[in-house]
Amino acid sequence: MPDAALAELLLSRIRDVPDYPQPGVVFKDIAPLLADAAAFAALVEALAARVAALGAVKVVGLEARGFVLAAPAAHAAGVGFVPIRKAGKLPGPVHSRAYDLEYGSAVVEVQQDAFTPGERVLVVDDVLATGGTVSAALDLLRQAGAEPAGVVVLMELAFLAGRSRLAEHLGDAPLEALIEV
Ligand SMILES: O=P(O)(O)OC[C@H]1O[C@H](OP(=O)(O)OP(=O)(O)O)[C@H](O)[C@@H]1O
Ligand SMILES: Nc1ncnc2[nH]cnc12
Repeated sequence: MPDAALAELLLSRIRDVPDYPQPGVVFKDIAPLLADAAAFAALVEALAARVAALGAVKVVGLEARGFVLAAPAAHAAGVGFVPIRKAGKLPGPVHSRAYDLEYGSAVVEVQQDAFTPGERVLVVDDVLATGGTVSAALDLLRQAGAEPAGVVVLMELAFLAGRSRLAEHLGDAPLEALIEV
């Protein structure tokens, strides 16, 4: 499916929820997209294609909505999946990083043995807002020895300028958004 047609299909299945989870935030609800088999399949196919194109050998998903996209994309691309989770959810030695996002702050973690040294990994998430979450993820996966092959998000909220905040964390890795608003 051409990029523009895919973007139109995906955008048509994302619902704006004003003042959620706090006043002033317009929440991008992907539940209708996930519930639509054809739209979800097209999304997973597009993400899986980026795995091969960017030479990634694993897909990293960001809890929780990132998991819903990253795990099927990894499976479709025939590569492994690694979770980055909110603090306290992963057993064994972990690397941790605190960060701020559009409507709060959190700590994320990855298991220290998640990657072999230099392994190229693709980071997948649903929404890029301020960029805090993906910045923390990139720092974490480098700390764990992986090499970011790229970041792909379903939707970039360009007015929040996450892309510029991310630049120093990305290095040479590309940031791609299937939809930009
Ligand atoms: O660019 P940022 O400002 O960092 O915001 C983007 C992040 O915010 C949401 O995650 P959230 O922490 O709400 O978690 P969820 O997926 O568990 O709902 C979203 O899924 C992204 O990961
Ligand atoms: N406006 C928003 N909608 C959905 N997820 C988000 N994560 C951060 N900001 C968001």
